[in-house]
Amino acid sequence: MGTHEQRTREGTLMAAGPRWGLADTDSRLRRWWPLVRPSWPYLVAGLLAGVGFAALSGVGLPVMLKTVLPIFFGREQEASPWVVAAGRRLFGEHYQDRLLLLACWGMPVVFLLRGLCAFLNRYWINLAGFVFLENLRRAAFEKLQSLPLAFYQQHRTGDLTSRLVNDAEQLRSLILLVSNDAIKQPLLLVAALGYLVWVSATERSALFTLVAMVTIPLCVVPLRLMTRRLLRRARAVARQSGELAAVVTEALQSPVEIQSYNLQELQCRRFAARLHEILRLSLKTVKYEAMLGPSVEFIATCGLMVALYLGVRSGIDFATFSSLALALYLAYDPVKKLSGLQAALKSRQASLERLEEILTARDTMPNPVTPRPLPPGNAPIRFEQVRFLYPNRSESGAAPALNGITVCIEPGETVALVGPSGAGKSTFALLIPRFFDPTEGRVTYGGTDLRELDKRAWRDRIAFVPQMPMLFNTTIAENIRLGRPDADDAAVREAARRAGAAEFIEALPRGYETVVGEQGTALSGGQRQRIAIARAFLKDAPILILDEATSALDSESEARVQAALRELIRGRTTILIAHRFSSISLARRVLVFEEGRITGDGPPEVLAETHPVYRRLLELQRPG
Ligand SMILES: Nc1ncnc2c1ncn2[C@@H]1O[C@H](COP(=O)(O)OP(=O)(O)OP(=O)(O)O)[C@@H](O)[C@H]1O
Repeated sequence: MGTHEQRTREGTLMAAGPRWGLADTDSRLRRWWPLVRPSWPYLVAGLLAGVGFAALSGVGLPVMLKTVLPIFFGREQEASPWVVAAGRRLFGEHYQDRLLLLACWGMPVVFLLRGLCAFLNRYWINLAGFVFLENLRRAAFEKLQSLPLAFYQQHRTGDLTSRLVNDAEQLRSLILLVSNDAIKQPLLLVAALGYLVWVSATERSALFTLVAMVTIPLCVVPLRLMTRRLLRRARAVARQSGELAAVVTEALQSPVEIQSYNLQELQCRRFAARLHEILRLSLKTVKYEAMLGPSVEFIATCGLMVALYLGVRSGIDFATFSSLALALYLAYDPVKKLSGLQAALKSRQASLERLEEILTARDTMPNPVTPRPLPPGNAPIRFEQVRFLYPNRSESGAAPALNGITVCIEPGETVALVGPSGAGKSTFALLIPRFFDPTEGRVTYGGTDLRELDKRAWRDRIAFVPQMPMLFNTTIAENIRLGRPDADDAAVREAARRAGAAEFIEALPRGYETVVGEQGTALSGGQRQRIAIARAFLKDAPILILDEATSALDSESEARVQAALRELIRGRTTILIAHRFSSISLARRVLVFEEGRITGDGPPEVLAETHPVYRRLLELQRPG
């Protein structure tokens, strides 16, 4: 039964959306089943407890009232003969007092059981919801972790956060909704319809009952009309919630820019505009949801009135008519409730789709099925006719970021990348750890295309020091240890010493145990860089990519960072994106980039003589 119910629910979700055809049902089910499966036993147990509760309150109590209570008030003939006989057999002729005692004990027990069922029903169904939520969030997060950089560039952080937090929560609440009505209401509908059919077959009033029953499917008309609109609005609300989260994240991440440019009011206006849009769209969804009930009631009333007219004309008696009217009403009620459920499913389908977008996002740079082994020692890195266009620029007809790059970097060599802003230096560096794959051409290591290597193993060989190193909100020691998570304290300290960071770390009151604050805000720019360099020392990888900070450090910091770098690059293949010409002294070879091409390749002193763009850049940086 469980699987069937699941299928029905999935089926409802599937049938609801214009984008999903029946052919998708199976794949959607396959996709969601592993996430639902762990919570399934709790859901079934919760539903069974719900059935127990309904039986004890809907059947147990009335039965007790009708079959036992009359005995205590001298109306034995109205009580159940079965109970009377059992009482006599057990307690003799004057059984009433003993039975009263038993009933007075029994009622609290019934209530206790009923209460226990209510508790278990609520507890297990909520547990199912939370287990599902946990699995869903974990799966979405794991998927996000595995996706390439291009995915992150196409989605805003706040929007992704909102999907993981708000949309996942929406789906959890769906479980609670579905478990309340999805089983109870269809059962009620079947029971009421069964009764109607039975009476109409035995009472010769089939005509008017059937006419009234025909109106039940008509209730589906407003349902279909409204739910289609509802889904559109729900999608827009979910999208706007993502936008809202993005505005919040951006605002909270950049207080310095906002305050220095006095952008507070602009930010507040942007936030308020999003809030207002959400309010407008949410009201529309509420409007459609709220219109469903009255529409179904209206159709039901029309049906009942037709039934009344035909019934009276055919001479039906009052008692039969009222019982049929009650049964009809009972048949409409589940239709109304199920309509509400359908509406709730629709409004959550938007969340389902937004999470599905993450869960099914294609890894555009998958690991090879059978990776080629990495060459044992350090090997040359070769770019062969590499052309690269950022995926988000491919439609705009933009010029490629790299255009026909052919170059070889020998093992142990230090190469500085120089060129005007936007010339392609960072892009060149990003292709080496395979953050992106070339659009045309290939990048090889020791002759093997990077696409044929195991991504993890390849990245283990590279230490990357970005322009603005990210520090996590934990201790300095832990931040350095990211370079090699199994490193002991002594190795962490040694790395800090070689990076020229030990001195300032030890001067802090809590030393290596100092928590650096979100994004390392508790440290200066130069200190953050030296921690990132310590990380690279600890990783001790044969290939080093250094994206030098553009912001100028004070000369003491700069000298310390330079000294640390000089030590770090020794014996490694180093690609240095040089924003400050002082660092070029670290390199024996310079590649000059212009508009995605390499226009100069040679020792810095030769280029200073022969390459006009290089010479101009050099002069721009010279003091005075
Ligand atoms: N994530 C991105 N999405 C789309 N285009 C990008 C992206 N990053 C860079 N570009 C574009 O690619 C080109 C090369 O940029 P790149 O960052 O490689 O230049 P750069 O030489 O490192 O510049 P800078 O010295 O200013 O850092 C530029 O035209 C830039 O606008």
